[in-house]
Amino acid sequence: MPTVHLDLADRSYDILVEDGLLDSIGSLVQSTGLKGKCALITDSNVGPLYAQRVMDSLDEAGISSSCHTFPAGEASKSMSQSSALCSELINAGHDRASFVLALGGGVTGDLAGFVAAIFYRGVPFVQVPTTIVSQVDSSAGGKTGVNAPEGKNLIGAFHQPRLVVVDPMTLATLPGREYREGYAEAIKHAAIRDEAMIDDLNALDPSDQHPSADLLARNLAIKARVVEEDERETSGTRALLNFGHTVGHGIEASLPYGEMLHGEAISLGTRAALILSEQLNGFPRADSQRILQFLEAFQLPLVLSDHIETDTIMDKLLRDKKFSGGTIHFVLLTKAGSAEVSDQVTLDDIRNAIEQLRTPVDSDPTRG
Ligand SMILES: NC(=O)c1ccc[n+]([C@@H]2O[C@H](COP(=O)([O-])OP(=O)(O)OC[C@H]3O[C@@H](n4cnc5c(N)ncnc54)[C@H](O)[C@@H]3O)[C@@H](O)[C@H]2O)c1
Ligand SMILES: O=C(O)C(=O)C[C@@H](O)[C@H](O)[C@H](O)COP(=O)(O)O
Ligand SMILES: [Zn+2]
Repeated sequence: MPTVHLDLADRSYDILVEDGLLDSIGSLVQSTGLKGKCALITDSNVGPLYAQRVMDSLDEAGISSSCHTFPAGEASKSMSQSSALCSELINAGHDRASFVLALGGGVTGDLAGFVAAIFYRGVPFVQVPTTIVSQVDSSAGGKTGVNAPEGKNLIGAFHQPRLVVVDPMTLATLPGREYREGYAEAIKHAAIRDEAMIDDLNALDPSDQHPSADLLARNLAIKARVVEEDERETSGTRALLNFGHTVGHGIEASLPYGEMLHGEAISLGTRAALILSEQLNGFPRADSQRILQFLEAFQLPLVLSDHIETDTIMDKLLRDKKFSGGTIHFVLLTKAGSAEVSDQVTLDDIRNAIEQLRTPVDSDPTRG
C-alpha cells in the first residue's frame, strides 16, 4: 500500500493510502499503540455517511468510541465550536487517556486537531481525511486551528497526528464542486516542487472522482518532505506551502466563511501569485498557462468578482501570518517546480495583482 512516512523524531507517523482502509481503522489505530477511548469528531455531512463504519471497525479492535458531530462548513472552524466540542468530550467521559479521531475534510481535521491540541492540554489524534483538500494536504503536517473574524487560521497550534488513514473511495460521495476545489492544493504542490506533476494533473478527467492512491501519496510526500525540513515554519521552507495563499486567504476571509471554498480562493490567489512571479521573477508565461489551464479545466475561479473590494482583501491580507516585523514574505515561483519566499514584493505590487484578477485571463497586461 502507498505509505508516506513523516519523520519528525518522536512525533513521526505514517500516512497510509489505499482503497477501503476505512474498514481497517480499528486495527491500524491499535498498531500505533493508542489504547484509550476514541472521541470521533465529524461533520453533519460526513458523519451519516461514514461514522458508523469507523466506529464498528474501532469496536472490533476493542476500542470504545463516542461520536461528536458539528454543522458542516467553514463557519464551524471557530473558537466557539472548538469550545463546544471540548465540553461535549468532557461530558461524554473523555479524559487524558482518550484520543481524537478526525473524520472529514480540512475543516474537520483543523478543528478536531485543534480540540485534540487543547483538550486536557493535549491528547493524541488520528486523521481520517475524506476530501481532496485533506487527502493531498491538510491531514498531514500538524497545522491545526480555527478562523478569527479578522482572518483565516489566526488561532491554532502545531499538533502532529499519530496516524493518517486515507481511503480514496470516500471521495465518491463528495459533491463535484467540493471535489474539484481540492485540486488547487495539488497544483500548488506541483508548482512549487514537482514540475512533472503539472502535466500529470492536466491529464486528469475532472469528472472521475477516483484519483489513484499514488497521486494522493505523491502529494502527501511533497508535503511531508517540506514539513520535515521546517515543521513550525521558522526557516521559511514551510512557507512555500503557502504559494497562492496570501491573496487567497485575503479573498476567502473577505466573504462570510464558507461562501467561497478554500480551494476556490486559492485558485484566485494562485493566479495573483503567477502574475507577480512573471512580473518580478521572469517566470515563463507558458508555465503560468499550464497551471491556469489546469485550474480552468477543474472549473476553479480565476476572475475576481467586483463585489469583493480590493481594500477589504488588503485589510484581511495584512493580518496574515506571512506578514511579520513589517515585512511581507510572499511566495513566488522561480521556475516550474521551484519556489522562493521573497521580501521584495510591495503592497502596491499585491494591490495591482488583485486588480488584474478582475480581468479575463487572456487580457493580463503581463500576457501581452
Ligand atoms: N491544516 C492544513 O495544513 C490545511 C491545508 C489545506 C487546507 N486547510 C483547511 O481546510 C479547510 C478546507 O477543507 P475542505 O475543502 O476539505 O472543506 P470541508 O472539510 O468543509 O469539506 C468540504 C465539504 O465536503 C463535505 N464532505 C467532506 N467529505 C465528504 C465526503 N467524502 N462525501 C460527501 N461530503 C463530504 C463536508 O461536509 C463539507 O460540506 C479550510 O479551512 C482550509 O483552511 C488546512
Ligand atoms: O501546511 C502548510 O504549511 C500550508 O501552508 C498548507 C496550506 O494549504 C493550508 O491552507 C494552511 O492551513 C495554511 O496555513 P497558514 O499558516 O497560512 O494558515
Ligand atoms: Zn491551503
